[in-house]
Amino acid sequence: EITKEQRALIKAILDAYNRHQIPQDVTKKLLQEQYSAEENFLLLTEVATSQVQVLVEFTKNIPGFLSLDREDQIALLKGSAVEAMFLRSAQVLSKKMPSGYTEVLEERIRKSGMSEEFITPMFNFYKSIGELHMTQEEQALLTTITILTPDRPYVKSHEAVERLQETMLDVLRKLCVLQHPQEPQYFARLLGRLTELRTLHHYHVEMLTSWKTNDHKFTPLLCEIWDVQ
Ligand SMILES: Cc1cccc(C)c1-c1noc(C(C)C)c1COc1ccc(-c2ccc3cc(C(=O)O)ncc3c2)cc1
Repeated sequence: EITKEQRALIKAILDAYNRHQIPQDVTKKLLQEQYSAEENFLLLTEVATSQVQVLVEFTKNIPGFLSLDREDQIALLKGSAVEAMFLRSAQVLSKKMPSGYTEVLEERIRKSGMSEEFITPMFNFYKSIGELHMTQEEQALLTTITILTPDRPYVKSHEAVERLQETMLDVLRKLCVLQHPQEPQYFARLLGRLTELRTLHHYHVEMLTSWKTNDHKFTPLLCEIWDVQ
């Protein structure tokens, strides 16, 4: 019962999701550079900066996004960047990559100067995402739904964003029924991850503060999107 328009929407979002990837030379560095808290932090900063650029390009390809009020487009990106990156890094960490890449990324995150109180919930989230075994379409749609959250700070046309998000929620609901027929609660479980993302978002604000206090530097793009310094 997925309509023709909804199939076209899924295809557009999946193509955009797959087309916009972090360049290999950036992610390869995660494997090569030596280990130290400073080096890990620098590498994660570089990957996060590249990830934000990829996220902006992906978001521009979400059907309907560019017809939203321009200031709302910025408000949605700033409000959702951390959550979209938790989702993206979760998808990477939950795949057992042949290159031993997952372990390396996990190690660098664990040893990048963030306190233990953030590490535990973060890796619990990564585990809970891994257990869902999401398809590519589900990952792309869940990221889209996170970006189109109407109650981010400074969003003016709440209804316009809500209408767009509801379109995506309707598609994801149908897709979950189709792709996980034996798990009627699967869609509800996916939405439950969005609640967990909000909690991680709050932790992240504290992580940034503690990194700042220890005089860690961020790139101009991260400072802009995360309102740092
Ligand atoms: C530490 C942390 C955890 C979760 C979210 C954030 C923002 C932070 C976080 N909070 O601060 C920071 C930096 C600034 C220290 C971070 C680091 O964020 C990230 C963001 C993305 C990725 C990442 C890694 C590998 C990828 C491979 C591929 C691919 O192979 O296709 N694609 C995308 C990838 C993205 C890693 C860390």
